[in-house]
Amino acid sequence: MTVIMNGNELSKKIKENLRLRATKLKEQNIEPSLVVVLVGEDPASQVYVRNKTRAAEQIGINAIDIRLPETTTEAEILDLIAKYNADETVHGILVQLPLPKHINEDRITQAISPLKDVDGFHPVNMGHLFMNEPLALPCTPHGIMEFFKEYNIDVTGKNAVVIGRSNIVGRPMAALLLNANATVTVTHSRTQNLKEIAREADILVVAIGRGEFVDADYVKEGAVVIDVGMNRNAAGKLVGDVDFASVNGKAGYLTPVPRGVGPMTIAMLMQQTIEFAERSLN
Ligand SMILES: Nc1nc2c(c(=O)[nH]1)N[C@@H](CN(C=O)c1ccc(C(=O)N[C@@H](CCC(=O)O)C(=O)O)cc1)CN2
Repeated sequence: MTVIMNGNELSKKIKENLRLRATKLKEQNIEPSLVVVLVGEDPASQVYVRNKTRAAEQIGINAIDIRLPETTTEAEILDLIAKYNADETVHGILVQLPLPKHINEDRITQAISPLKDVDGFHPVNMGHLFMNEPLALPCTPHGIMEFFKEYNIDVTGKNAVVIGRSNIVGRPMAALLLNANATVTVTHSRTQNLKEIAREADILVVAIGRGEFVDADYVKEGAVVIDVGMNRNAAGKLVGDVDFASVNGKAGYLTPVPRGVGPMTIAMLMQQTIEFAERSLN
């Protein structure tokens, strides 16, 4: 039997706790505040940003929702970031990715103060993660580690395979698993014998960006399978990188898409915003 890990339920529980922490902050005259910047009209990004501002509202975080046209220049975004870096009433800043092609994502990510980088993407925060002294973590891998906690999955000594090496998911996921004493293999589009490597995994994290790519042949009986994918199939249905129907029944644990990793990404963003606001008390 496969346990389906419910990201909606877990994220709800986390957000309820965050609401109490936000209330406590307000009692101490701190209004947790998060700047969310969306550049352009990407429909998926619009959904994610709407989910973020909605979650912030539910918790009692003041979301400053900034929508900019596709034609916005890099300099304009850098000016905006500089303004909010200097604003003491703002605790978190994020710029939704991907950005339009004419904007350098690395320059934007690096312009956000590491102390307001609620996405955990700044190289300073990546460095803290790799030193196992984290300040803010990339939200998707952070949310996946919360799943392990919730479902009592001890990764110590386990064979963990990460498919994908992006800065947002694959690399930080590998670091988090390593920090938690797993034996980690990172694979990617040029990996040879991917199926054979994946089949050895006790924990398989799939972030390859190809709809329903991983089927039961890639999965060891009883493995924990985490699906980070977010794709539309030919019928327009939202599907993950894992073929859910094929893997369900073989995996021990499996995250669905939707209602798996996605809501946890948002919950971790909210958590890090509250944590930064709490730090401002000291
Ligand atoms: N600045 C950032 N940009 C991006 C990040 C990020 O962490 N920070 N991650 C991804 C997208 N992402 C967060 O922004 C994200 C993706 C999906 C979901 C989510 O809740 N998905 C729902 C389904 C939504 C739908 O109906 O389409 C689910 O899985 O249930 C939240 C956040 C890239 N960019």
